[in-house]
Amino acid sequence: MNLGRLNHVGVATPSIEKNLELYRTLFGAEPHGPAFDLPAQGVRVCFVDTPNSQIELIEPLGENSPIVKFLEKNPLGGQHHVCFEVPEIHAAKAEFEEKGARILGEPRIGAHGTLVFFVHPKDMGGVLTEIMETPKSAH
Ligand SMILES: CC[C@@H](C(=O)O)C(=O)SCCNC(=O)CCNC(=O)[C@H](O)C(C)(C)COP(=O)(O)OP(=O)(O)OC[C@H]1O[C@@H](n2cnc3c(N)ncnc32)[C@H](O)[C@@H]1OP(=O)(O)O
Ligand SMILES: [Co+2]
Repeated sequence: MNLGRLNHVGVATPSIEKNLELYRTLFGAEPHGPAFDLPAQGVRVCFVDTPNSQIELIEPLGENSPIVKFLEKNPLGGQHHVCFEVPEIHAAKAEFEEKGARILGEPRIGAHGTLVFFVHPKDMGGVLTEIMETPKSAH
C-alpha cells in the first residue's frame, strides 16, 4: 500500500470557537463551514482549509469522548492526529493488521462521510494515525 494524500491534521481543543479566533486573527483564515457534531465519534468538528490539506479542529462531545484524556494532559489543546487517505479501507485495515499494527476499533464513518480507522500511536512512532477511504467525488 502506498502512502496516500495527507487529508488533514487533527487538532484537539477545548473550544473550537476560541481556536477559530486564532486562525482568523493570525492567518485571516475562515472555517470551511460551520462546526458540526459527530456523536458516533464523540467529537464536535470544524475544518479550516489550507492550500494542500485541512486542519480538523475537534472538541469533546460528551464525557466519553476519545479526546477527554488528551485534553486533561494538554489543557490548551494540541496536535492530536494525522490522517492519510487510502483507496479501499478494508484492504488497508487487513494490511496494517497483517504487519502487526494495532487498529483501534472497527472502521466508522468519519467527518468526510467515508470510513475511517485509527492506528495506535505506540505502533506509529508516537503519532495517532487516522486512515480514511478517499471520497468517491475526489476520483
Ligand atoms: C472527526 C471524526 C474523525 C475524522 O473523521 O477525522 C476523527 O478524527 S475523531 C478523532 C478522535 N478519535 C480518536 O482519537 C479515536 C482513536 N483514539 C483512541 O482510541 C484513544 O484516544 C487512544 C489513542 C487509544 C488513547 O487512549 P486514551 O484512553 O484516550 O488515552 P491513554 O492516556 O490511555 O493513552 C494511551 C497512550 O497513548 C498516548 N496517546 C494518547 N493519545 C495520543 C495522541 N493523540 N497522540 C500520541 N499519543 C497519544 C498516551 O499518551 C498514552 O501513552 P503513555 O502515557 O506512554 O502510556
Ligand atoms: Co480526523
